[in-house]
Amino acid sequence: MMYKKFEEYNIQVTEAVQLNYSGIISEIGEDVTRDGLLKTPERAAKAMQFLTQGYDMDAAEILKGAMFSEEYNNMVIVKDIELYSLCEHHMLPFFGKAHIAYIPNGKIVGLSKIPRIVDVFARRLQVQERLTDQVLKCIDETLNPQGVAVVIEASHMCMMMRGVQKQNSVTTTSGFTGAFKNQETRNEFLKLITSDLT
Ligand SMILES: Nc1nc2c(ncn2[C@@H]2O[C@H](COP(=O)(O)OP(=O)(O)OP(=O)(O)O)[C@@H](O)[C@H]2O)c(=O)[nH]1
Ligand SMILES: [Zn+2]
Repeated sequence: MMYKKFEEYNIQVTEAVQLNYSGIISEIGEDVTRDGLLKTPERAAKAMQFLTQGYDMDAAEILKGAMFSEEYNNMVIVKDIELYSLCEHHMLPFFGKAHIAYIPNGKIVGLSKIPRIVDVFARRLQVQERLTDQVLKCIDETLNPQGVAVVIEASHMCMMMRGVQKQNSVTTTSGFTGAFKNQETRNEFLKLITSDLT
């Protein structure tokens, strides 16, 4: 299956979700018929489809679309990949950065595909831990490299705007496979993602 690009909103989904948003807006005491809110259920329904488009995408296929034979045996790092996701507990955004590295094993991958697969998994209802694991596993199983490292740093709106209301806490999750289980290799990666080199 070729991966699906998000080009069109599904009309049936838009209509069904729109109806539900309309109910939510009324239930919170607003007037869905006032000018500024008239198109809001539809806009929100489309926004929600955009933010969850990852369900219809196949991350492995995206990687497979640009894998090239190359004898490069050093670390490849793509850092500071911005990400936006929705926490599955409150459906509020969490956002931050992903830092990803791999050490090739005969094959390299088109660089843009790494942020693309981050988006595929981020555009779903998520927890940061599972997002980290899914990105890690996808690269590991599809590219079969010597090792993969993923670090995600994110702020959760559900901890900022409500609940515990902490504005500056950042959650870090990480995962390492293969060569990155080696402390020296892992430290080299961690040093490079925290340096100002690039
Ligand atoms: N582990 C993990 N927890 C998350 C993530 N996003 C949100 N949460 C947490 O999910 C938990 C849900 O806990 P509940 O006690 O059921 O929800 P709640 O009453 O709204 O909790 P508070 O946020 O503490 O007010 C909260 O502690 C959130 O901070 C995530 O990506 N990973
Ligand atoms: Zn939450």
